[in-house]
Amino acid sequence: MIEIEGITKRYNGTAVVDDVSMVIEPRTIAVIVGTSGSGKTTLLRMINRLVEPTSGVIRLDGADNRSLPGYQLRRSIGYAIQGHGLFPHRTVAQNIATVPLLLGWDKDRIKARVEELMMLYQLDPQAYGPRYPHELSGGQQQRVGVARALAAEPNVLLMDEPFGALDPIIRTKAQEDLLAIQKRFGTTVILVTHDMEEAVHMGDKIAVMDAGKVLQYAKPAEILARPANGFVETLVGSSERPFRLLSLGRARDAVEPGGAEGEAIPGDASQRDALAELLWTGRPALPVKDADGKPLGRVTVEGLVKRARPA
Ligand SMILES: Nc1ncnc2c1ncn2[C@@H]1O[C@H](COP(=O)(O)OP(=O)(O)OP(=O)(O)O)[C@@H](O)[C@H]1O
Repeated sequence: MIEIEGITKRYNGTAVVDDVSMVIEPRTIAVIVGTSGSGKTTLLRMINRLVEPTSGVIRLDGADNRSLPGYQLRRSIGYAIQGHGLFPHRTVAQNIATVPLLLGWDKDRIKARVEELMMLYQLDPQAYGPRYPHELSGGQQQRVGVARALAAEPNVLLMDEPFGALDPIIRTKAQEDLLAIQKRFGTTVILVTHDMEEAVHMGDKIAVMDAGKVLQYAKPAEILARPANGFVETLVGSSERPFRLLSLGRARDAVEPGGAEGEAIPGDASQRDALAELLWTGRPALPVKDADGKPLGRVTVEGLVKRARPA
């Protein structure tokens, strides 16, 4: 668990992070979203003490993050940034091995871990391990950056716009990979982005920042349905809110009794995709089936539109 309590950072008398308090539950993803200059990166970097706060406390599993020297603290916290920050003169394998080496892991353990992570990220260790970062595509470099951040099995992973430079298709894949890996290792992730779509997709909770303050810290559905003020509402994009709300729900949770004509949509599809399918094909209802092809009922335009309306 990460407890941020009354944290403030001032530069030349100006608070760029202003009395922020929030709790991040273990094994969840908290997304910090906000406009440029709102203090997201500064807040993130106070967790691993790349930035020292002016006042306030941050506790990791109950321990003040100042109870260790900064460099030691940072070995226990993964950190992945936009542009990946890979060491250009070290191979992919050496990059991933950085923190385990600093921690004094023995050679075999490091080799096994590097190979495990490369396999996980679909990079053949034989082919890619000896390469240098400039010999990889942007998407591959990004995966190596995250693999390096995860190498020493940290409980906490800090990510600063890690998908910012990726094209939309690779970006979606990178997001899915992160969700899968976060589930598998039970990592607590704090992710900074300025992309609300990404925040809604990835976050168990979202913190919306403006001018150093956290204006709202809540589950995505809550932020979409009940933005705390006009700023949050604008950031969420009022015209897209209904669709974002629907993208959070699964078709199986919107089924109504009865059947419908035509090809069925899987229960795991998002309600947004179900509505899009209905509108594109001009049908009033779609059958829904589970993974085994068993019919679950149907979704209707009317039913989905009702769900898109905030309570
Ligand atoms: N070392 C520093 N000295 C002085 N001011 C700084 C320093 N670091 C950051 N700032 C200022 O603090 C404010 C918040 O910066 P921060 O990088 O945290 O914002 P951000 O929300 O991450 O922005 P972006 O999305 O553009 O990266 C900005 O106005 C920035 O200019």
